[in-house]
Amino acid sequence: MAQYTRVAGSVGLITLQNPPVNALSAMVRQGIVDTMERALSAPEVKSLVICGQKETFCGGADIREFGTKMSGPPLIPLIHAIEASTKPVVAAIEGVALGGGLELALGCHYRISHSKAKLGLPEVTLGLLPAAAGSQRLPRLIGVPAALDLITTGRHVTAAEALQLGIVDQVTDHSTVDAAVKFALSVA
Ligand SMILES: C[C@H](O)[C@H](C)C(=O)SCCNC(=O)CCNC(=O)[C@H](O)C(C)(C)COP(=O)([O-])OP(=O)([O-])OC[C@H]1O[C@@H](n2cnc3c(N)ncnc32)[C@H](O)[C@@H]1OP(=O)([O-])[O-]
Repeated sequence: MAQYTRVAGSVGLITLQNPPVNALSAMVRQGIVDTMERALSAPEVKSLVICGQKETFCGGADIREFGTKMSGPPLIPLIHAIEASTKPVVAAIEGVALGGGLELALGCHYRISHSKAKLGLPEVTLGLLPAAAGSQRLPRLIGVPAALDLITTGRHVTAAEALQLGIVDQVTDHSTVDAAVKFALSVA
C-alpha cells in the first residue's frame, strides 16, 4: 500500500507501507501508481515527496513474491512515470534504499538521505542484476566506474559516501521527511 497526504500546503506526500522494509509488493506498486495519479492531477500540489513508513525507505523487490505469478503494475514503467513527472519528486531516504528501492529513488528528481541510511544495489548477491533500470540511471548519475563498483559488488554505501558519490543531494541528521518537504517546496 501507499498512503497519500498533502503537507505544507502544496507538497503531496506518498508513504510506502509494507512492513518490515516497505518492499515493492504488487499492492505497494499499485499504491504508488494511484497516489502519483492523485498528486499529479491535484492543481494545489506543486511537488511530491516519497518516503517509507517506520523510518525505512524501501528494501527493494518483495522477496516474498519471488517464484509467484507476477501481478500488479510492473516497476519499470512506474519508475519511468515518476521520472517523467512534470512536478518535482523528492525521495526521503531513511533506513535502507536497496535494490528496487534505490532504483525507485533514482527515478525521483532529488534524493535526501538520513545520515544513518544505507543505499545499494545488492541484486548480484541474489544472482540477479538491477532489473528496474538502476544499471542505467546509476551510471548516468555517478559515472560508469563508481556505478559498476556498486552493481558488481552489491555493497551498501553510507549516506556520507552516497553524498560524496553524488547519489544523494543532501544528508540530514534530523527528520528526513521534513528536510525533503522543505527541499520539495524550494524546487516547486
Ligand atoms: C527490481 C530489483 O532490481 C530487484 C530484482 C530487487 O530489488 S531484488 C531485492 C533487493 N533487496 C535485497 O536484496 C534486500 C534484502 N534484505 C536485506 O539486505 C536486509 O534484510 C536488510 C533490508 C538490510 C535488513 O537487514 P536486517 O539485518 O536489519 O534484518 P533482516 O532480519 O535481514 O530483515 C528484517 C525483515 O525484513 C524482511 N525483508 C528484508 N528485505 C526484504 C525484501 N526485499 N522483501 C521482503 N522482506 C524483506 C526479512 O525477511 C525480515 O523479515 P522477518 O524475518 O522479520 O519477518
